[in-house]
Amino acid sequence: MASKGPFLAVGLLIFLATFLATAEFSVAAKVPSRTISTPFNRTIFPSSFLFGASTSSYQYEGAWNEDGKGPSIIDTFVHTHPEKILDRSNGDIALDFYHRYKEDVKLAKFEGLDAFRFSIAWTRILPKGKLSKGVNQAGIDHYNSLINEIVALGIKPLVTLFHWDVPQALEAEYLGFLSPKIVGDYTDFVEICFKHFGDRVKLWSTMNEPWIFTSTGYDSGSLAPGRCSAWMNSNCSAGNSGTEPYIAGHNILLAHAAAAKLYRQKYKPIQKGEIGIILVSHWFEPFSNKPEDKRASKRSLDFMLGWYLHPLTYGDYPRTMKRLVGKRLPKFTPKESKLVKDSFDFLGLNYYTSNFAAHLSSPPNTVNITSGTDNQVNQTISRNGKFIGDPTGVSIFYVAPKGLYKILVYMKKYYNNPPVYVTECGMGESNIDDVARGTNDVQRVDFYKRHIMALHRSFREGVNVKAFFAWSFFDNFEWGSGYTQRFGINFIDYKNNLKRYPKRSALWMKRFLLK
Ligand SMILES: N=C(Cc1ccccc1)N[C@@H]1O[C@H](CO[C@@H]2OC[C@@H](O)[C@H](O)[C@H]2O)[C@@H](O)[C@H](O)[C@H]1O
Repeated sequence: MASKGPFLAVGLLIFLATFLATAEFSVAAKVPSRTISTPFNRTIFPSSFLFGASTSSYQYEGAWNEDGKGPSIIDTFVHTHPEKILDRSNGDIALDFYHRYKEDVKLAKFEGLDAFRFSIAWTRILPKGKLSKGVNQAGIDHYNSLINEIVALGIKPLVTLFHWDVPQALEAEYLGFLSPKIVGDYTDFVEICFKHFGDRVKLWSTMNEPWIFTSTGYDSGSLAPGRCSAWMNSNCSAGNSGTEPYIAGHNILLAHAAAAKLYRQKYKPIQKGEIGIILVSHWFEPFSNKPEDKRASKRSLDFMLGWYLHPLTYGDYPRTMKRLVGKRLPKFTPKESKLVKDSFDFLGLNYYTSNFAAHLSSPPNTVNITSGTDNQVNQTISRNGKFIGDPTGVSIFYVAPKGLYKILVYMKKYYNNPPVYVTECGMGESNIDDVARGTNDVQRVDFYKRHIMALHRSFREGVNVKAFFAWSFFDNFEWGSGYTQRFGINFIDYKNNLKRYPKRSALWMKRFLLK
């Protein structure tokens, strides 16, 4: 499906020219901006600071079975469980980024992005997940072409090596991340990427959000591989919500560490890149000043951020997790602990929102056990009738920029101030189909202004933050919400050949990024 290149470009430019001309007035007139003494643009950050936008293979590419690509667990999941996706959609076509990436990265350049984050689909490179079952040259050719387009425009690629799309063949053979066998197959996959793309890719993330992958894939069963305990009544064929999230999480850490060791020993000396891992966490505000609620806030951070960041920094799980999860939490051998500790050059943080945290005095259910209640915290979006921030079109996300500042300062204080790339931050609207309405995303402009201000405050206070990536470059397949939620700074017209339109927020970003 070829894009309508020249006509689209001309149309786009006319549209943008009008928009840009009015953008200053309309944004100023409509967005409740704050009086800022110094100009609010990228110059308040060091020139080396990277601003970008993030994407992922399954949510963008489409071409789910083209050019030799093998099925991932997400392909299997959405085809067998359409009922688990709000609009019963899937990513078979998605945004057709697989065919339209050349135009799309040009739009990223037009909008002034320094960096572009995307993920490599494991099964485009190894269709059956294993090196021994064959390498797909067409997959290597595709990502070489994408990387070449990005680099030729002077944009830095940040490549995620795993954004939840486990090869179906490995799930079938040994249940994917539930088996330590995946460490070897994953390492073989990432080595192919380092070898073929590492001369141009200098920012690697081994994983995206292990916390979401384990909680949705193995606790609630709401996303692939869709495993959970029978009592969850989530139509899971198998699973154990009390143990499997921790087993999968443990193997993710081991696979990450093996990949980092390989890169640092064999490729980094020559390619001079950096390797990290991307975690997600909310900020958790104590529900009250009571000591037990302050402890509940810390426990919430332990169970969401510390689950992964504690082993990565100190070589073991947080004490609160070991105490509350007990025998269900895997143990690191001394060798594993050494491998995982300090196994990153940078940390990616995905931040969306904050919650209140209140201690739950009653211990969790000891019959129907789920990792989701092990922290013994009641996490809420409101306190005494007041929401933690402005509502958005996504019921679980409220606008809470101070939480971004607080979690960055928290990481500085408790995790040795690691180099941090904010690799996802954004808000969603729901059920918007109209181009005019969808591109007039005034709230998103305010969202980014306020979160970049919060980021800058953390930077001024010594947080080692190096980058900020919007989620997302385009509206896309938003997992369980399908295409009903829009997070893009650029609009996709799903009713008209997936036509792309910059939103007000993209044009604001373009002006903010002017050098
Ligand atoms: N899934 C998430 C968002 C999230 C974070 C913490 C707790 C719950 C949900 N993580 C990132 O957010 C992005 C936005 O995720 C949306 O968040 C709201 C949900 O209703 C929606 O289904 C989900 O796609 C995803 O598209 C990225 O692939 C993913 O890296």
